[in-house]
Amino acid sequence: MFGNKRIACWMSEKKSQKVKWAEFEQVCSNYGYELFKLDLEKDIENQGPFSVFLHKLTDIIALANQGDAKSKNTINLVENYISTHPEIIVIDPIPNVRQLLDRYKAYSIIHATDLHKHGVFTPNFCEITTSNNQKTVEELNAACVTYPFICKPSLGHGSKKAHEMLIVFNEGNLRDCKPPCVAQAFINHNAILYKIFIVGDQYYFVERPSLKNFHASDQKTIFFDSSDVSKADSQSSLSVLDLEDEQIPKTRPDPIILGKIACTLRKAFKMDLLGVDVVIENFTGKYAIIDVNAYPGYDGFPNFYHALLKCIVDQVNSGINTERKHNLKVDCLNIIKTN
Ligand SMILES: Nc1ncnc2c1ncn2[C@@H]1O[C@H](COP(=O)(O)OP(=O)(O)OP(=O)(O)O)[C@@H](O)[C@H]1O
Ligand SMILES: O=P(O)(O)O[C@H]1[C@H](O)[C@@H](O)[C@H](OP(=O)(O)O)[C@@H](OP(=O)(O)O)[C@H]1O
Ligand SMILES: [Mg+2]
Repeated sequence: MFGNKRIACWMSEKKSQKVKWAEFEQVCSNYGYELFKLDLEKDIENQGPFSVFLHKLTDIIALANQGDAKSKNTINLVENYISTHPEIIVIDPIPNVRQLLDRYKAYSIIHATDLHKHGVFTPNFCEITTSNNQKTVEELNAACVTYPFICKPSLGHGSKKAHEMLIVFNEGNLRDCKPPCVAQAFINHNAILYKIFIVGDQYYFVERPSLKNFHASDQKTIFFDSSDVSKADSQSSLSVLDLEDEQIPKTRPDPIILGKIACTLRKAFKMDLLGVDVVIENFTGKYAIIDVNAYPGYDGFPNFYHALLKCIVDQVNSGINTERKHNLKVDCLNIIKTN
């Protein structure tokens, strides 16, 4: 019935549980595609042919990078299969996803774009690779990372540990940082974050809770789990503004700037499924990109499965390889309109 219009999908059990499979299958079918879950425990060839491979393999790639033999084998099998079937559209290409597993690499890619022309920046950042505090002080100074800073594990995705963070307020507590990690200057933004969700040439943004304002002081390091802070229903005590900060005027995000960020980062990372976390700095009104995620949750994205299928069909119809496609794309993405 579908010929080779088949979409193979793989994601972790955790993510799979959040998918509305019946609805997703129906939307695929409306576009003339059959959707099936690829079983990576079984021979891939026997489950083919398929024309599209949609995946979130971040957990497995992260485990493979840490030396886990089973995960290494799985990724090898997937990569070999893809290389012997170059006609398959992979969303997103594995080498491109890999870049996002390393926060330092991801921030460096953002920093190298021309977004600064639009009042957009990545907060100053550097890697912390040693427990030698003197060396760390030098690295922080060289990169102009001031206090307080957020210390994030270098691994950006794919394990619970990737989301264990700290806010460091002074040099005296540098020992709390456990390398390998990235120090990123803390940007005061009145506890409001914007998540830009990108699906091919479409994007949408939602407002989320975030961390309150902090200032350099002699206070102890704050340890937190990032997954408790900026989900739609998060109610972290770290998000409650100090009384004096409640008066700071709220800046409305400019959809044109958010669109410019979406378009630029889609090209820079050469990926179709991206989440970008942005905060607007108090008083300067500048936009700080603090995090980029592969295949995010899309919580709040209207008609996500339709957008995804449109993205898939666009890729299939473009008839040229993914690498070139992102360079050829027009200069802006389309914001998803709600009624
Ligand atoms: N440089 C920063 N300045 C101010 N607040 C920040 C900064 N970086 C992160 N935060 C806050 O910390 C939270 C977690 O940071 P980040 O998004 O980097 O973590 P994460 O583990 O990659 O999260 P996720 O993958 O769920 O998006 C953000 O949602 C934001 O509230
Ligand atoms: O959609 P937002 O609110 O941005 O949140 C996503 C995070 O940004 C991702 O980092 C999560 O994936 P990982 O757990 O693989 O890092 C991702 O987990 P998911 O794969 O379970 O959706 C989401 O929690
Ligand atoms: Mg984030």
